[in-house]
Amino acid sequence: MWERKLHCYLHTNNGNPWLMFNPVKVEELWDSPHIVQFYDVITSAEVDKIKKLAKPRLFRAIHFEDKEDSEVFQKAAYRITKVSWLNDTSGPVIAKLTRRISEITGLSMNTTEELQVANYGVGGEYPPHLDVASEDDHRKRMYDHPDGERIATFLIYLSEVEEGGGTAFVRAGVAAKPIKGSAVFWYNMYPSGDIDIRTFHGACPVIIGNKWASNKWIRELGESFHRQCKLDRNADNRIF
Ligand SMILES: O=C(O)CCC(=O)C(=O)O
Ligand SMILES: [Fe+2]
Repeated sequence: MWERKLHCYLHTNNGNPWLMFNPVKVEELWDSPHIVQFYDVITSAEVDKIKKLAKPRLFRAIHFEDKEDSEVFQKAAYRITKVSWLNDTSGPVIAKLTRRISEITGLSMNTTEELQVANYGVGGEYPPHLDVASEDDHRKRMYDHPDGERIATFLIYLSEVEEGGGTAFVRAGVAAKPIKGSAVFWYNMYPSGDIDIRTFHGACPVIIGNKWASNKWIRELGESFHRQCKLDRNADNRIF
């Protein structure tokens, strides 16, 4: 049995004024790759508002299919979930959440994606994957994006799940529990810019209940001045 030195903290993000009087509870789930879970990042009332905004816009998750003769978006057979996308103008609750994610992570929100809200019914799942495209896809320039890659993921649970529905980091060997109002956070890329394949993860099937989760993906470009480069090419990720 491995022993890891994992801790729980009250997180102020180095004395961020917004967090000094209201620090965020954080639990380290794993140390390398560094994966943490923040608690009570969003209230129940805010969750209700987000679901209300998301519900009429939910559609079956799709993925990009790059075939010899066609490039099309198709329903993802492997990703059994409905999603919708909300931006900061969709409602004040979304803009406030975006700001809070910035305070907690210390990252800029200038090059983030819209908030993705996902709803998984019984049997809903998302098999293990990376949130970034593979090195191979990049070599083929398949998923190039003007804001760069998804440097980090902030995954918020908008519900509990009676049975199943955790997020399993299958290479690290650790899983996060869907606890309503909490958020799992990790870097998908090393400080060097290399992809951290140890972040391979998936949404376990929902066995009993109904799962709501929300992704805020943070892209590289806006973080040029927010995420320290390291002198060591092989430096590991640390969130704090
Ligand atoms: O819902 C989860 O637990 C994980 C979802 C996920 O990994 C994704 O949407 O990329
Ligand atoms: Fe993911």
